[in-house]
Amino acid sequence: MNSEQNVVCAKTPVRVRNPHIKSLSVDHLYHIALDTSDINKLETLFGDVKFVCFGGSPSRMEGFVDYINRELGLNENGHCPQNYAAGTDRYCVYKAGPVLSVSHGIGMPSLSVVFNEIVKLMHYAKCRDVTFFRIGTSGGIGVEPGSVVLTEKAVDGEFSHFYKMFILGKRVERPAIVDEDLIRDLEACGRDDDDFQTVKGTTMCTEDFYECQARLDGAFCDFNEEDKMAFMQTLKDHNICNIEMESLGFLALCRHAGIKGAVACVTLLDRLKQDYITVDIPKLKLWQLRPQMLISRYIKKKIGAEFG
Ligand SMILES: O=P(O)(O)O[C@H]1O[C@H](CO)[C@@H](O)[C@H]1O
Ligand SMILES: O=c1cc[nH]c(=O)[nH]1
Repeated sequence: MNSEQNVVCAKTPVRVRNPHIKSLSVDHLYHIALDTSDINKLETLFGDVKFVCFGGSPSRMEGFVDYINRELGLNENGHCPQNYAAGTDRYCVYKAGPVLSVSHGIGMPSLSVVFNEIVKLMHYAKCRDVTFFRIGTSGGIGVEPGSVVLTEKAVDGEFSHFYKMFILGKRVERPAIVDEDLIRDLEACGRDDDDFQTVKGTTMCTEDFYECQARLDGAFCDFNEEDKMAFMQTLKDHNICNIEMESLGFLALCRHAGIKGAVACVTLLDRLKQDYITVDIPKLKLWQLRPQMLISRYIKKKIGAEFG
């Protein structure tokens, strides 16, 4: 089956597109410190998961699980959330009712590793109708800092919407296709009385935070302010609203796995005006909550409508 034939269907169990998996006596999900030696336990612990929310930083994803617990009226005793991946310091995995909160680190290689293991976890736990979200931060292009951008198209540094990998010495390209219905539903979770705007737009996904994002303040830079601003204009010409480092791989992997997925990122600065992130920590924490709020509203609506 090629990737174009891999139609996303919300009513199917989470599949693993690997025939070799069946022959493993125990599958070690090495980077999240879980394994299949007691597969029933995985089903008991994770079988009810419907939403997996990924974000770069472990502490943000720990904060998110607290937030979603409060929003869903769970964990009223205020217990510390359990990190199911505590056996490793690579990633964290927390759970609040039907929501898994997972850190992915920085960049597509880091995201891809935990994505593989979470898809397998969902498969072994016999989860169904699962939706994945990336809840992140980004640099805006001509967008008011603190805005939330819903990615309606993800492109790489050459404006291609294909996520490229090298497998057995060959270049493999997988398209990042956005689920338009999901984006529309998320957009509808924005409210008139929100103190921030939610916009849809194209996201540029880069391999690096500094040179690849046209920053003049990295350790390396072979271009000047004029070159940078010419590139920023090119980004505007391509309707790019924000830049981050995982959306392309995330959406392509969702598509390849047959899982509905969307990316919502807050913008921390306007790259037309500055390179350095100057927002103070309390404000950063508030802004980081904004995409979480949208996703939480979506989850609550869905739980009410479909799973309630
Ligand atoms: O805030 P997160 O989710 O980590 O996302 C963004 O922030 C990191 C760079 O600072 C990159 O991972 C980028 O994609
Ligand atoms: O400018 C930014 C801000 C957050 N994350 C990025 O990748 N770039």
